[in-house]
Amino acid sequence: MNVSIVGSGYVGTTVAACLADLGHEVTTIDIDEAIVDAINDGESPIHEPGLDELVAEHGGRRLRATTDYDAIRDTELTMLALPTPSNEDGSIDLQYMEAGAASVGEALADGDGRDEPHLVVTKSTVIPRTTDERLAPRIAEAGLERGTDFLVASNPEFQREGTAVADFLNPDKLVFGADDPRALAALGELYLPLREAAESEVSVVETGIAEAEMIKYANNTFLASKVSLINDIGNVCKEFDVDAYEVADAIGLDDRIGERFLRSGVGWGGSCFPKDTDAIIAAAREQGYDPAVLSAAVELNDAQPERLLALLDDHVDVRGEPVAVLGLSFKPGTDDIRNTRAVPVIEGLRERGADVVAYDPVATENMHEKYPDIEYADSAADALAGASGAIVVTDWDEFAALDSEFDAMKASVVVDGRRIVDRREGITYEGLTW
Ligand SMILES: NC(=O)c1ccc[n+]([C@@H]2O[C@H](COP(=O)([O-])OP(=O)(O)OC[C@H]3O[C@@H](n4cnc5c(N)ncnc54)[C@H](O)[C@@H]3O)[C@@H](O)[C@H]2O)c1
Ligand SMILES: O=c1ccn([C@@H]2O[C@H](COP(=O)(O)OP(=O)(O)O[C@H]3O[C@H](CO)[C@@H](O)[C@H](O)[C@H]3O)[C@@H](O)[C@H]2O)c(=O)[nH]1
Repeated sequence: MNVSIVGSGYVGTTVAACLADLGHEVTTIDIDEAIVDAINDGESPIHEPGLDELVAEHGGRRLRATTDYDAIRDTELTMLALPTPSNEDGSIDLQYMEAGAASVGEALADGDGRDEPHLVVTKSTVIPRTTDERLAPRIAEAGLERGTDFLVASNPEFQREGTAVADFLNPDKLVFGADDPRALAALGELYLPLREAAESEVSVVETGIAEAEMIKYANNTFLASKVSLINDIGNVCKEFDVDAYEVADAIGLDDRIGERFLRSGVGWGGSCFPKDTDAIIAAAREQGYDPAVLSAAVELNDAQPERLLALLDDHVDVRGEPVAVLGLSFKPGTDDIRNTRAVPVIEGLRERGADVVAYDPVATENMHEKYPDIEYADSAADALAGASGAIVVTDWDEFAALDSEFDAMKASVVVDGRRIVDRREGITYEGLTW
């Protein structure tokens, strides 16, 4: 198929490169010329395992990039993979989606040269009814008629950062939200090569557009709440000197609970869980319903970094003392620091008058832009040398191998927010929930 994808960020680039690899002709459209040039030169604009190879192979060939929306006219299906950030009150900011939809409508105003209506698919995470009530009208503004000139559908994305390519190519499920059989047929054709190439049978959920939009929020908020629940249980465990990880391993054996997303600690961050949880809470409240469990999940998540700092306070007064912060990205495998738990930890240390010495294998540059005035070490060993305490924020594998490096600390107090450092003799070790 000939497809276009509007927005070439984490999702748009991954989806575009994978679809090109599966045999489709793909054009990505972005307002950022540097991104467009990179893709056409065969270079991935983002850091994601496996993506460099795909963009190198297809960039400038079956995968082309442009800033010109008119390219849509040469395609039969357009996906919107634009940002959906939060407004200050947590509600969803739809300005990029609405602008993109309007540009798609203008580009399609002269037709795409086919008799069939052009299918516009919402890939971004949006509040239920956004595609119907906010995006379809923007597309139609150019004088187009829904059903005749264009169709809309929702196809939310479930990939994770750090494993995005593998997740996209082997999804747990595909969700097709549509109200027209022609839209469903086009989505079926688009994903057929993926289903044929996938390592195991892929479930396809055919549903309404608003249901598909809600499935994405239910998925993310369920997982975020699962982590908050195990954190809540973990905090109780800590009070009784019980190891929350042994408890989690056991309850995970119950199929009804499942073993994944039971790692308790300093909480969830990233570009999705925090903003999506806030957005669906804000949207529900606007409808007059206050989702109590989701609100509690956010509240608990916000409190975990302070609990971690309180454990350090129990052992050492950090005023005027160097404190190592190990890990800055929101999870291992990425340099993304959006909503990382490292931020409240660094803020808390600065409020206490500590001298922060931060280390991360890949996210230092990004954090330096946010905090140019803290010290950055080149290795975990350098960060620990002379420190009066260490706080572990991200579960990078290399922290599991730390050992004699702790001997060079001034006071060997290690507070672990991710259960990655081993207890050993000679250090005062505190796990957040164990
Ligand atoms: N990041 C993830 O892992 C992930 C996973 C699943 C779903 N999502 C959802 O996918 C959506 C996109 O997220 P992302 O992380 O890829 O965002 P991103 O910020 O990485 O990328 C968005 C891209 O859109 C471009 N853009 C902005 N306005 C534009 C316009 N008017 N026309 C053309 N291009 C424009 C930007 O230059 C940028 O390259 C969001 O709704 C997000 O919640 C993200
Ligand atoms: O047991 C766990 C699992 C995760 N986390 C934290 O949860 C956050 C999110 O992790 P993860 O879900 O692995 O990464 P994301 O890339 O944010 O992916 C989520 O957000 C994406 C964007 O919507 C979705 O597509 C994915 O399905 C969804 O998992 C990170 O801070 C993790 O440290 C924990 O604290 N404990």
